[in-house]
Amino acid sequence: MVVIEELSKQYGSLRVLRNINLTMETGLFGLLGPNGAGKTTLLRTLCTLEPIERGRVSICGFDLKQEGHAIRKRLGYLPQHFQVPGSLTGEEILHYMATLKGIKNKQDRNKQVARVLEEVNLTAKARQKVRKYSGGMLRRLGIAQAILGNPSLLIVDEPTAGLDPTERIRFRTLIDRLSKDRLIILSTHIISDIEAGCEQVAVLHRGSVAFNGSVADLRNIATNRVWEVTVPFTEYEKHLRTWKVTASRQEKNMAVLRVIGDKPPVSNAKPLEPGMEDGYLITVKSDTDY
Ligand SMILES: Nc1ncnc2c1ncn2[C@@H]1O[C@H](COP(=O)(O)OP(=O)(O)OP(=O)(O)O)[C@@H](O)[C@H]1O
Repeated sequence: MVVIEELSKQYGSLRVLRNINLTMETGLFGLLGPNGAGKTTLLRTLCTLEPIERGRVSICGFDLKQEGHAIRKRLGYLPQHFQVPGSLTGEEILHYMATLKGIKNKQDRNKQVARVLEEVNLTAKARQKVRKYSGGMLRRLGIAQAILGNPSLLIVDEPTAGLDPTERIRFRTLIDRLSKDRLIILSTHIISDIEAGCEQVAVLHRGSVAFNGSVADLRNIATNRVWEVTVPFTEYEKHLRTWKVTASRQEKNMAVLRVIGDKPPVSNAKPLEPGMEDGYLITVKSDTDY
């Protein structure tokens, strides 16, 4: 559905995307990467909001450079910072967005707005002013506007940042459901959002694709590289400086550390089952990371 070939972009002298090659099929595609890795730039490029400098992108068989209009008709986008006027109701915003999307027939628009409100479970709050919405409701309204017109590609940029766990799970369930018959590209920093339902994951690091594969593949990168080490609490700070510690807890006067390393950091280190986060951290590691 989406084929990206040798895509590169720079802002001035800063190379933000470097020879990106990715193929995405129907389902949920997770995009991970540290701050500044280039995720938003990549997503904005797919949405035709950034010009293509080098490389080629095709979406639903259309060329992004030549046929942007055809692509926009098949695309829904929830930007990282979704902002709408608080004095309008959710329903008014959706009518406005539907008009912008070219749904001109009023009956058709009413039907579509009612359908998307239902889909994101906001029907009961449709006539409430948006300034009274919680963060989670606002994000669901963002999804509602993105699925107007039933797009086959939905692009969602860090939708769960700042949501409480209940709202996050609700949002995740919604995304899961919507991904059954379309491609959703989900960019996030929250590993569990991706672990839950993504068929495919890519990790962007400094503008390049550092990993592209399944959730299990990403987890497997950390096989035999995750250890549990128990040290006296007084030595905790010292080990933080020398080992790649990704988690720690205190037990009485001891510190129990989760450590990533190709070899056990001490002879009695206990091997641990790797998680996706371990695989991710190894993928984006640098001397200063963890
Ligand atoms: N319009 C712009 N002009 C100049 N530099 C930009 C512009 N937009 C982004 N950048 C820079 O490009 C790099 C990639 O930014 P981008 O927002 O794509 O990263 P990201 O992976 O989405 O980061 P985050 O996770 O923090 O949102 C950053 O160094 C950023 O400062």
